[in-house]
Amino acid sequence: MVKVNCLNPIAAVGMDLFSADYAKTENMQEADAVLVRSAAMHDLELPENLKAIARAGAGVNNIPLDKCAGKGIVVFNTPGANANGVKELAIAGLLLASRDIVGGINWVAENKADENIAKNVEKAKSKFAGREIMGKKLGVIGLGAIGVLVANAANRLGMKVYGCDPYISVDHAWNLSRDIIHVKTNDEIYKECDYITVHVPLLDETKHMINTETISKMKDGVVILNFARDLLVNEDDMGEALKSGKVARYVTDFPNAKTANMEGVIAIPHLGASTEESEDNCAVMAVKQIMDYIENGNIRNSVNYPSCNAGICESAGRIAINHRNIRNMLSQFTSVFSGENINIANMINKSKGEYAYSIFDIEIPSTEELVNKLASIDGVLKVRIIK
Ligand SMILES: NC(=O)C1=CN([C@@H]2O[C@H](COP(=O)(O)OP(=O)(O)OC[C@H]3O[C@@H](n4cnc5c(N)ncnc54)[C@H](O)[C@@H]3O)[C@@H](O)[C@H]2O)C=CC1
Ligand SMILES: O=C(O)C(=O)COP(=O)(O)O
Repeated sequence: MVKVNCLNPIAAVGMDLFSADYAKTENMQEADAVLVRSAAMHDLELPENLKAIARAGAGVNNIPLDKCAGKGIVVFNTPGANANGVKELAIAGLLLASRDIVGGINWVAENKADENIAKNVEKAKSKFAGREIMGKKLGVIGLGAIGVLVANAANRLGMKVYGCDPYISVDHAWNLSRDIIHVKTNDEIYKECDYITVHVPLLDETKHMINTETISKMKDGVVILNFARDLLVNEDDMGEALKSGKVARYVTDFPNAKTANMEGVIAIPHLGASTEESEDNCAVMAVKQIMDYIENGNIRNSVNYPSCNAGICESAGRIAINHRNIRNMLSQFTSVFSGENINIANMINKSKGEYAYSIFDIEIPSTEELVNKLASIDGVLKVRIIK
């Protein structure tokens, strides 16, 4: 029985895909696989038996990727599965920052007992007047699954859109409207744009990328939107910029103790991916990836191990090995098989950074003895009998 632990609630449409060979456990310490959304995993003890973690979502900064890789635990995410949900909220953010919709709604709530509210609305409304986004310049930093959708949608709403992503993938470039002005540096976005929206992962290089220095390069009265992660923005610097009026509004899906208390901040409680559709898409993708890994050893959309697809095993046995990407690993593996007089029918070896993964299809069913011999090789992190 394969034991699955959910650290966050995962949509039923995904969980229902698990066959009778899988059982849910409340105890992570006995899990073969973990499903997670935003729960922080950095301080959790990772059980020896754990084989895979699937993040039903995009951002993986809540998971200790390297520690997992070092223990032979493959971490998956679900690229693009919640991108439309975030895009729609980011467009809402553009509008919320441009028209005082929140102020206006609050005014109605405060005056709901007023019998003359219908008449008084017409007097009060001038306080909540705003501006339109059509014709304004939007800068999109990070043209991945979400950034591309935001750029294209804003373009269709009549904005002049600039995009920057030094590492843009070919697929995302194909999906980007030809109207988007592709700039090579964020500085061009800072200089030109009335609205700036950030859609990059939180990494050492992107942490605090919005700070006093970068804000100083922006237009006076710029609107900044952050639907990615709070730490992309230095909140003390943002506080100063909001006070001085350099930044007119900061829209964030990641309020923290500081930004939640700042004037000029429009804070949303991390709702980007909280839609029925995104939750379903993420759950289905995460569960399918876990099942393919557990049942066939295949890796799709991992963030710490290479992609590897050996299909369904058609020979008598299959062994999967998570190992370090160092010299002589393959020759040591093949000599274990040849020492046992076992023919290798098929093999795949892939690497990603410091880690590698190999699948061997062999002409006898795999044995514990083989596993032990392979596991004793220096640099091997996990060995698994698939068949
Ligand atoms: N508010 C919410 O509920 C959600 C937030 N997110 C956040 O949004 C982020 C982006 O999500 P996706 O678009 O799905 O990921 P993605 O991986 O498809 O796109 C990220 C893009 O950022 C680019 N990038 C990386 N470093 C960069 C840099 N220094 N400058 C410019 N571009 C850079 C990459 O090349 C990639 O194209 C996630 O990492 C996550 O933190 C994602 C989903 C939901
Ligand atoms: O996918 C992401 O990166 C998100 O931020 C969504 O987080 P959630 O699954 O809503 O906790």
